Amino acid sequence: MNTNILKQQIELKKSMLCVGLDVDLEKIPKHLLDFEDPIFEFNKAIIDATIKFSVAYKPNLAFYEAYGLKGWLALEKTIEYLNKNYPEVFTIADAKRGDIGNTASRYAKAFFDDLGFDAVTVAPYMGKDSVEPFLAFKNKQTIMLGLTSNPGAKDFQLEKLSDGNYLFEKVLERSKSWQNSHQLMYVVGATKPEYFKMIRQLVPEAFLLVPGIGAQGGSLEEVCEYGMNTNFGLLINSSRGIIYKSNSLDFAEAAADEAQRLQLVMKKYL
Ligand SMILES: O=c1ccn([C@@H]2O[C@H](COP(=O)(O)O)[C@@H](O)[C@H]2O)c(=O)[nH]1
Repeated sequence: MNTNILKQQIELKKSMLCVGLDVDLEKIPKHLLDFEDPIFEFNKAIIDATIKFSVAYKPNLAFYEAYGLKGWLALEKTIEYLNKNYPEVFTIADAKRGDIGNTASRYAKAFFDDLGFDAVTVAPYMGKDSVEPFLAFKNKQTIMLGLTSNPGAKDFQLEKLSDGNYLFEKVLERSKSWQNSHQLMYVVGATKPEYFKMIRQLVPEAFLLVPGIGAQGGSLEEVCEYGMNTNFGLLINSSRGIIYKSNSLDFAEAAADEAQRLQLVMKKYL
């Protein structure tokens, strides 16, 4: 999918919400464990309940890989379900891949061609040749880690270089010269709102995927205030805050209520 459809969806739904599908069998309602594929049943119910308020879904691969083959099959069924029933929705494989070019091109094929995701997250530490194989796929987006939401972001990303810039600034700046860089988006944590202005100067046109509201304590209002651009420019993720709002029979309804609450805040800025 190109970003035009995403922009139309944001305008239509008055939402920049991305629902994170980070499924943990210990946290989902117990009655779902009786199904043959509880992960998929959970995802399907969450997707159907939140679709009115959300423009994107982001399964984090760790939560599927942790269950081996069963987890991978549930991931396949989830992306198939999204692509078949809601083709207008933007899908992100949060895989944070990064490897030599030859290997990176296999990752890109797996997520874009075989699974059919619209976007995949990548770690830029191995440089240009580890990211460009993803960018070679037309109509697909590559979401590069920019300034992450976790405390450890300060260990490398916020290291000051001799020219006075932060390492993450250099990474973002450099990435703009890569082939098909117009297909790049960037991960920026909601927990670091003070850097949004700087990031917007570096990548004014790009979409930012912003995790860190809800469970990690970032402010949705601050993200909207400082992170938007003239094309909206934001996908704001919440995973645990939505999908585990309730772990009883009403879990999907509770997720929808929380998604709507977030959407109503976003609507004020759209
Ligand atoms: O900087 C980053 C990059 C990725 N994530 C991922 O986003 C979600 C956040 O989940 P919450 O439950 O809403 O906290 C999760 O999949 C992370 O791995 C991030 O949090 N920060």
